[in-house]
Amino acid sequence: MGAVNLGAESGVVAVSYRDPAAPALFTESLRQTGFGVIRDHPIPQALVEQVYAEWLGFFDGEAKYAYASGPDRHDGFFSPSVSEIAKGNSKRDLKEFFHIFPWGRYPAEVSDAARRYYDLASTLAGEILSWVEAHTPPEVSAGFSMPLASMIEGSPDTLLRVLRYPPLTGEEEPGAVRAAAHEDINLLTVLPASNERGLQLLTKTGEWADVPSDFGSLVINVGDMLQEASGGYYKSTTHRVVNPSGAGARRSRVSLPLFLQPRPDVVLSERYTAGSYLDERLREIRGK
Ligand SMILES: O=C(O)CCC(=O)C(=O)O
Ligand SMILES: [Fe+2]
Repeated sequence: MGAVNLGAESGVVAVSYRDPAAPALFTESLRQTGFGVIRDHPIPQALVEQVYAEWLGFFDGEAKYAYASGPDRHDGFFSPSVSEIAKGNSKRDLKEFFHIFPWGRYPAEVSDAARRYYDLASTLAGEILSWVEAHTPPEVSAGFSMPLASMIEGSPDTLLRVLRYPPLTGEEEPGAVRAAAHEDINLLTVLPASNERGLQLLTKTGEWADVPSDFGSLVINVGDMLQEASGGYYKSTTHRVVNPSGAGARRSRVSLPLFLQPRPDVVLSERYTAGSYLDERLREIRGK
């Protein structure tokens, strides 16, 4: 892992959804840094903020425990005590979250806003995958078993994770962080800028840099499955969420990554289908 240099530039480019050059500029940013940022996109910010506010209330209450996930139950609520241990890490992340699948449980205590967000973000994700495909060299895209956007159509595995990082109490285990360095497993991740800072990526030169996340923009990053399907042309980029200091430490951070997972039967490469790839990776990261 690289030296911690918080002054490093991420190199991530923010594009306006309305710019005709957006598909090309965005895809170049993904290729160079593993991340891209989209402004002026069609997902209403009011909807994102409604989800943040309602779910903060949900996480603050007790009702969440009725939706507990289990070893063979990947929808529902994951408390901090069963939270993920990033691959190669020893401490649990300081976070709790709820996994929303199209087929899964959904709390009665919140409105359908997160479901509406899921649908809007999935539709936009299909468009973003088409941007990426259109700007991928033909010798690379020739290896895709089908158009990237088709891989996620109707997928039961695309997952919206509503994440809450609680305020820090000072009682945390030494070395535990909000989200330890990791890569995402899926094709792409679509993430509205959080209400609080903290998201960082590891640059090609091995330095940590803040991901530009102006409130209202969408952050998109490459996951392992796109790396696998593109034969390494796109790189799944390591990222993390650092602990805040000062006043920020007393505030919760909410975030809403949509992990675009192909249908399980989709062929990713000669070695893997999306299903076999996901199984292998989940075995590595499930809380031990
Ligand atoms: O909360 C964030 O900003 C990022 C979360 C993340 O990287 C993840 O859940 O995989
Ligand atoms: Fe991630």
